[in-house]
Amino acid sequence: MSISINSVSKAFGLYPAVNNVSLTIPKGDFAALLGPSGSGKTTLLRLIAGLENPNQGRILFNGIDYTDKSVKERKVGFVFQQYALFKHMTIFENVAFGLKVRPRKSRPSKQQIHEKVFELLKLVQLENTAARYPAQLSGGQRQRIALARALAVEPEVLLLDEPFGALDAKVRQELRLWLRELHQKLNITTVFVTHDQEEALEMADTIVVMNHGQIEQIGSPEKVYNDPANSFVYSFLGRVNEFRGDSIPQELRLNEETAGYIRPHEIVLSRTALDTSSPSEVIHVHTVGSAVRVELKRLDTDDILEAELSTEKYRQIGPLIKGEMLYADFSRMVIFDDDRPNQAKVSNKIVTAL
Ligand SMILES: Nc1ncnc2c1ncn2[C@@H]1O[C@H](COP(=O)(O)OP(=O)(O)OP(=O)(O)O)[C@@H](O)[C@H]1O
Repeated sequence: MSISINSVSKAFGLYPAVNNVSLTIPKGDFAALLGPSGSGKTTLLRLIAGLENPNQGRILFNGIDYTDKSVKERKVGFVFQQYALFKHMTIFENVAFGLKVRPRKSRPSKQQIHEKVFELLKLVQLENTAARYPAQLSGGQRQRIALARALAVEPEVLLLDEPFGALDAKVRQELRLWLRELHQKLNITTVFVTHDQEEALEMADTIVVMNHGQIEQIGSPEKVYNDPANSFVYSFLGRVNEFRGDSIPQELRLNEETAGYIRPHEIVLSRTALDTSSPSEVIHVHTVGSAVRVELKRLDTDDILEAELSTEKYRQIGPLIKGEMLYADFSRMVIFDDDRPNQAKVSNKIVTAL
């Protein structure tokens, strides 16, 4: 099912948790709602599920208005942290739950439920856990069962709120790949909430970047990362160095408030000075996986900044030690015109390089 959200707002008291949001998620899409804590992601997901009613706006599934329809009528499956597995039920009973509570007319037979549950347990690769209780599973296994339970009712929309939030990094990584593959297999329109940009970039077809109850940008991972609509999106999607005042080349400066941004891997370090480079002192060097992060102090402005080199590049230039002098080139610094004060927000990057 496609989902259309038209000018939807939801306030709690006077606080607008979701503020005039419009968004279309095509059928079969895998969309991430990404934003900092309190940006309205969960509220938007709950509005789609029918767990909250909007104060304003309409929510359509396949072009049909579902705004006033109940959760049950929406054919959504959800995995929300507060709806954890039922502790006192076996895994089989947990997955069967949604089918067993159906009204008698539409309830499958015992045999059909049995077959369906085992089909789902096979899908989530946990067939041998049917007789166990949730406490006897790992966190990652529990999340897979929660997903099987959500899928049991054959939803046309799947909603996931930080599905891997409480898991350790390695399990998270495995489940991301697994869920991505599962989505490819089932092709159910899926919306998931995350505050982890890496998770969104890695998994989603479409990323919806939210801030203060509003959408800052909608686009593919490639689009939002490489062509961010504004400084918020740029800063939120990855590590960034921010400069102000004299640290920004004169020709880029719109006014006193202008901020310049550059990602650590876009800073070019060399041992010889270029016209556009600034002398910088190495403060700290550490390796992170296949990259080397170098903390530097710009000697012309005293800014502390972070550069990132591939291990190959580091081998060419390094080894670097604390106190050493290098030249850092900031030609790829960007500024955004939404940083101009007292101006309506516009979503255009206006300068990309010196
Ligand atoms: N039931 C509620 N009553 C009052 N305020 C609420 C309620 N639910 C959410 N809010 C407020 O609405 C805002 C948005 O909350 P929401 O949970 O949607 O954000 P979020 O982006 O999902 O954040 P997080 O990543 O921390 O879960 C927050 O300021 C929150 O305090």
